Amino acid sequence: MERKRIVFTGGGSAGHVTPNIAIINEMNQEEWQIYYIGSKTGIEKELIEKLNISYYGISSGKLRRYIDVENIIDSFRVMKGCLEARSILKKIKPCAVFSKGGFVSVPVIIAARSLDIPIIIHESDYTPGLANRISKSFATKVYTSFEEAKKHFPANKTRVIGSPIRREILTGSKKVGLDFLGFHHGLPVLTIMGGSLGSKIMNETIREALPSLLKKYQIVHLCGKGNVSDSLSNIPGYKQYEYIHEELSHILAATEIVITRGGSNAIFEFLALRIPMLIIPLSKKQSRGDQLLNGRSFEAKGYASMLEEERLNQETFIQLLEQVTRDKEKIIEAMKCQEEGDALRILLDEMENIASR
Ligand SMILES: CC(=O)N[C@H]1[C@@H](OP(=O)(O)OP(=O)(O)OC[C@H]2O[C@@H](n3ccc(=O)[nH]c3=O)[C@H](O)[C@@H]2O)O[C@H](CO)[C@@H](O)[C@@H]1O
Repeated sequence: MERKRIVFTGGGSAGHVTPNIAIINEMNQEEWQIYYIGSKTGIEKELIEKLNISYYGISSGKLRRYIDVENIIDSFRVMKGCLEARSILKKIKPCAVFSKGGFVSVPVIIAARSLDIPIIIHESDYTPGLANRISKSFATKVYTSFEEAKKHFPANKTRVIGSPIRREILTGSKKVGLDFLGFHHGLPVLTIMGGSLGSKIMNETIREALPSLLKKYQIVHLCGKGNVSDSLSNIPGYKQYEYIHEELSHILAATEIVITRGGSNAIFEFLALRIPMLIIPLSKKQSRGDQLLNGRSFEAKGYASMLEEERLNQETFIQLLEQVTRDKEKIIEAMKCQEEGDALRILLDEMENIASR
C-alpha cells in the first residue's frame, strides 16, 4: 500500500521545531512518508536530520519588524524560497503541510497555497508571530497553545488545544538524570534554560550568583551554543551544556525548580511536568514581547513567578528564586488544576482526517 505523504515546516529556533518532532515521533512511518522543508543551515536541519527523514533546505529570509536594506535582499530570498518550495511540493504531492511557524515556513505556506495543498498551522505563543500572521489567511486549520491567542485568528477555523509536547519528555527518570549529571540526592536540582539559543544576560546573572546558589542547589545550566565557560567547568554541583538532546527528559525528572526564558514550548513542557518556574522573558526591546505575555499568563494562573529583564539583578533574582522555592507546593497544586488536553492526539487525528479525504 502506498504511504500517505505529509510535509512539515518550521524553524529558526528549536521552539519552531520541537513540536514538529513531537508529532513526527508519534507517526507510524510504515503508514506515513514524512518530509521536512526548512532552511539550509538553521537548527531545524540538525534536529530533523537526527530523525532520519527526508529534509529539503530552501532559501529563506529573516522577517523583520523594522526598516532595513537587508529586507530588500531577503524579500528576493523569500521569493526564491517560494519557487524552491513549490517545486519540492509538486514532486512530493503531500496530503497536507503542517507548519509550526518561524520565517522559513512562509515560502512553504505560499507555495502550498498556490498548489491547493491543505495547510495546518500551530501557534505556540500568546500572540502570533509574523510568519503565522502572514500564513493565517492561507491556512485550512489553525491550532493554538494559548486560549488568548485564538482571537488573532479566524474563529471558524481556529481551535485551542495546548502545546504538542514530545512524549519522551514526560517519561524521564530522576535516577538516570542524577547519574548522568553526577549529582546526589542531598540538594535540589535547579535547571536553567535560557531559551533554545541561550541567553547572555541570564548566563551572566546566574554565574555571578553561583557561590551563593551552590550552597542550596545543584545546578544544570543550558547556556546555548558557544556559551560554555571553560573556567567554570570543574565546579562541583554545576554542569553546563550548550544544548541537551535525549537526556533532557531525565534532567527534567530530576529538576525541582526551573529558571527559564518565556518560550512557549519550554514553559508548557515544565507545566506538564509540574516543575515550578521562575520566568525571565525576553524583553520587548529584543522581541515583539510575546514571551512577556506568555510569562504573565502563566504567572496569573499561578504556575510561575516572573521577573522582567529590566528588573533583573542579583538581588531581585535571588529574591524571586526564594519566593518560588517557598511557594513550590502552591504552584504545583495550581498546575495540577490545569485542564489537560492531548494536543498531540488532536493533531495526529487531524492529519489522519485530511489524509482520508
Ligand atoms: C528568541 C526567540 O525568538 N524565541 C522564541 C522561540 O523560543 P525558543 O526557540 O527558545 O523556543 P521554546 O522555549 O518555545 O522551546 C525550546 C524547545 O527547545 C527544547 N530544548 C531547549 C534547550 C535544550 O538544551 N534542549 C532542548 O531540547 C525545549 O525543551 C523546547 O522544546 O520560540 C518560542 C515559541 O514560538 C517563542 O515563544 C520564543 O519567543
